[in-house]
Amino acid sequence: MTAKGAAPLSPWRFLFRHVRPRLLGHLLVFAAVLAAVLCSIAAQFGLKQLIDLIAAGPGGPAASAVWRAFAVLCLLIAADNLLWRVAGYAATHSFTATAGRIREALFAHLLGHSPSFFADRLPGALAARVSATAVSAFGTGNVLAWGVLPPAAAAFGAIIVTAHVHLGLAAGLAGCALCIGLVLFRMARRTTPLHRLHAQRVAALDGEMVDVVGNIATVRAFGAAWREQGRIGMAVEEEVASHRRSLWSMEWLRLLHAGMTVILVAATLAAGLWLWQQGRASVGDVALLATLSLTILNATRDLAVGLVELTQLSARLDEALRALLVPHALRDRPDAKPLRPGAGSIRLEGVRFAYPGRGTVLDGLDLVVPAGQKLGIIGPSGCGKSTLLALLQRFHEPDSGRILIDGQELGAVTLDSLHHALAVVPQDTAMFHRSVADNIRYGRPDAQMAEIRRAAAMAHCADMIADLPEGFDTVVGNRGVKLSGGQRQRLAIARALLSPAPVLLLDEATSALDSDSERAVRDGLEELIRDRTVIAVAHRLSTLQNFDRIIVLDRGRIVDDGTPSELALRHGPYREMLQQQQGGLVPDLPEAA
Ligand SMILES: Nc1ncnc2c1ncn2[C@@H]1O[C@H](COP(=O)(O)OP(=O)(O)OP(=O)(O)O)[C@@H](O)[C@H]1O
Repeated sequence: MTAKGAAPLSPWRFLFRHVRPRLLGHLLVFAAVLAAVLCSIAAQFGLKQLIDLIAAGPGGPAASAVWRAFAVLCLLIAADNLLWRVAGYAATHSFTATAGRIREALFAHLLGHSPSFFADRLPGALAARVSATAVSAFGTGNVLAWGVLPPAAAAFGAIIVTAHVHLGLAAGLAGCALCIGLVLFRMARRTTPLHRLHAQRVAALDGEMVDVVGNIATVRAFGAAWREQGRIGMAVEEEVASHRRSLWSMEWLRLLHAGMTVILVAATLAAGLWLWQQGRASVGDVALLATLSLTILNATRDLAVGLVELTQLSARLDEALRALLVPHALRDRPDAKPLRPGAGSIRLEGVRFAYPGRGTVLDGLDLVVPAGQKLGIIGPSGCGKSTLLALLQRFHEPDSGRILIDGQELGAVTLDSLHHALAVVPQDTAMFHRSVADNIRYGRPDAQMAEIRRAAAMAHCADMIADLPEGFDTVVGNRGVKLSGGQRQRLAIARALLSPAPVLLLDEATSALDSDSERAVRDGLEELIRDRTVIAVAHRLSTLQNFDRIIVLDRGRIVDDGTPSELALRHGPYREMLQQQQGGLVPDLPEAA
């Protein structure tokens, strides 16, 4: 993979890095192809020898010489065919393994990105690019092995054999082939931006389609299928236009090449006939020149096609790598150490944060949460509550100030160890397209089924799971679409219950529950928060009624701080929210003197 933080790799260096672990397998492919092509050229020479022996007539050379030449020719043809199969077998192993390795490595790199990377990009386009890179890498190996090396070797071998007939003719052919190759290669390179543009359009189109399919309920709800079709239609038109331009550039190159090779072959044949007229070439030599010039014709044509394909693949790889191998914005510092497990105290010192290009969200926040404290955060929408939870998970880095868990600064510990210390019930409790049991087990992969059942019971989802067609084995659908929002939240609570993390972050963990379900889940939550440090964002104050402390955030600052009963007894945002949510149940305060 890229050195984290380094500039994106060139496609060729990237490929070589992933080929290296299977270098022998790849070399075997290329060596077998090379040997097969040389056998095929040698077979043409063997045929010339046989023709010359036969042309001398039955009374000429000994019959044994003819049969010997015949046997050599047969051996060369057999070796040629066998070597292709050896190359094919080696390629099936090496090329597929390398493509798989690349897919895995890119996916691993993708998972290392911070959430802000994904916020700016379409997931479908990213997945499409991972696949496009693996497919392009596989294609590059194939084109090199079957499309570039054989014609290059064939042209080279044919020129060497031609030298046996006439040195000057061979030198002329070599010069012409080199010129053709160089001209075509330079022209092919100039078409790179066209292929890259096409790759970008394909990825963007894939991303758009996945985005629409992922939001199909909204599309239907607004009767917007035709509108989306129109949008995709326009994107398809752009993709088709860029594809056409990319293919056209190849066709022009092929046309140019066709003209050059026809002239080249005609000239070689004419030279052969002239040499024969002068008595300086045998019948076999003329036959050899005919087949060799055809070999060169086919070889330079195949080479041109192969080189252009290679240019296309390299452009596609380049485009995908530029999009994927963006250095990770958040990564472990070189001196990062695993978080030393503690009781889970949290401290924020002068934390200031703004999203890029946006106004300040947290404005010099100071906060100390002793281990085991249950802290609720409330405040108006957009005041920075979820952002605070995101900073605690180190999804973003504060612009200034520091955050410490158990006395250790977040930036100084490894991300993995930090995330093991945190259990999270997020606002958006999307599930994986896996079974209910697997979704709960995500909190602790080694959890036994009995523990999963217990967690489900504590989160009050056992009955709901029992009602599902296959119980714990029911697959919950894309992002958990087959469950209600409340059911998903209960599963998310069960998942967090399994995690042994000392710090629990709850982001509106009960927002999707109706009052009855919330009451039912509250027992589960009580269990969940026991013996842990808890920071919970909630709009519904009933969730926080048993908490030790509540802070009120407004415009990135703490504007009130106290126990729920203290806050209920003084004028302020908490009391206002309480009055809104509980109406007449909140007693009036005595008028201030
Ligand atoms: N990824 C992001 N990029 C840019 N701005 C963001 C991003 N996420 C949130 N914001 C902005 O930061 C501000 C704080 O958002 P945040 O989600 O923390 O608010 P909140 O208090 O949790 O709101 P709510 O109660 O509605 O969930 C908002 O103005 C929001 O538009």
